[in-house]
Amino acid sequence: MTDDDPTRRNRSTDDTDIALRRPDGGVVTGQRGADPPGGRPADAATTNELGAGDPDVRLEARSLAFAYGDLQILEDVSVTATAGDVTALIGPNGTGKTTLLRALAGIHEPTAGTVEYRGPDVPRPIGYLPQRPSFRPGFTVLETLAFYASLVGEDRADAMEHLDRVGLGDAADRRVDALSGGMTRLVGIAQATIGSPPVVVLDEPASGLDPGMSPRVFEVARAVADTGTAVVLTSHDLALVERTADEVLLLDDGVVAERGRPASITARLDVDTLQAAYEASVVGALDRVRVQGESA
Ligand SMILES: Nc1ncnc2c1ncn2[C@@H]1O[C@H](COP(=O)(O)OP(=O)(O)OP(=O)(O)O)[C@@H](O)[C@H]1O
Repeated sequence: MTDDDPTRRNRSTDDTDIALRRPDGGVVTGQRGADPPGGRPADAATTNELGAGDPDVRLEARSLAFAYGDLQILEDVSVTATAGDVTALIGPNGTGKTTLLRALAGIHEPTAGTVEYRGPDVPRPIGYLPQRPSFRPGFTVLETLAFYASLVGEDRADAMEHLDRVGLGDAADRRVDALSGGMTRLVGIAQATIGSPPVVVLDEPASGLDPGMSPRVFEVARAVADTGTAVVLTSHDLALVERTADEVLLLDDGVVAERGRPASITARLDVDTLQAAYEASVVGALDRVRVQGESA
């Protein structure tokens, strides 16, 4: 493939501008750090609890519980994903964030509670980046994305746009089994947004990425949300979460310990940063992973 390949159209040299397709087919352009359209209500600390009649809610989980066999992981967790918002799940290792995301994405059947998709009827309602994305070996990055694109009526050029957006355009011809861990994650993020699903669920999208790409990935998440998509992600990078998220849920020991806008949480706890809010909220030692259940 050469640089004048038609699949490389719309390649941007300015990484502050991110052109994206909305779930309804229109195109918008986002900018580094831009506020969501229309801004946010002054006090939306409990937005996620008030989603019942909100037409912008795309995904609503009510009173979820989940257990792996006898091992209870989540208890009475409610979360809404709202169009235009980045909702971030934070919390200690092993507290159930991935489990919750998988329930939201329809991969895990909750043991109690409901998950309701309330978005438009589209071929791909929910895009999902797993914590450890992997792709079938033997194909190039572009071939892989083009395959996923073909499933939802998009073409190779669209696949290339998704790839360019995550900064991986130059790896289009690289085999997926010859990518670094970080590059594989970026392909996974591109894959999750194919078809412009109304809900995009990203499990640790910035994990393992270099200090230049981590903020970029959060900018992509912000830009995707600004198209009217409901983005739900997990991350341990609390500075990036604080900068990017509209709504934060702090999961601790399988229950929601804090929820609200980052500024609402820090104000409520009378601290300056989300990191400080985390340290004030998490019950138990911060330097040890609490392992739920019996060890094998
Ligand atoms: N397939 C499984 N079978 C049994 N237990 C599991 C399984 N998957 C995860 N767990 C357990 O469920 C708990 C929650 O795991 P989960 O991956 O959801 O946590 P997390 O908050 O995403 O952690 P991290 O931040 O480390 O990614 C952990 O105690 C984990 O050991």
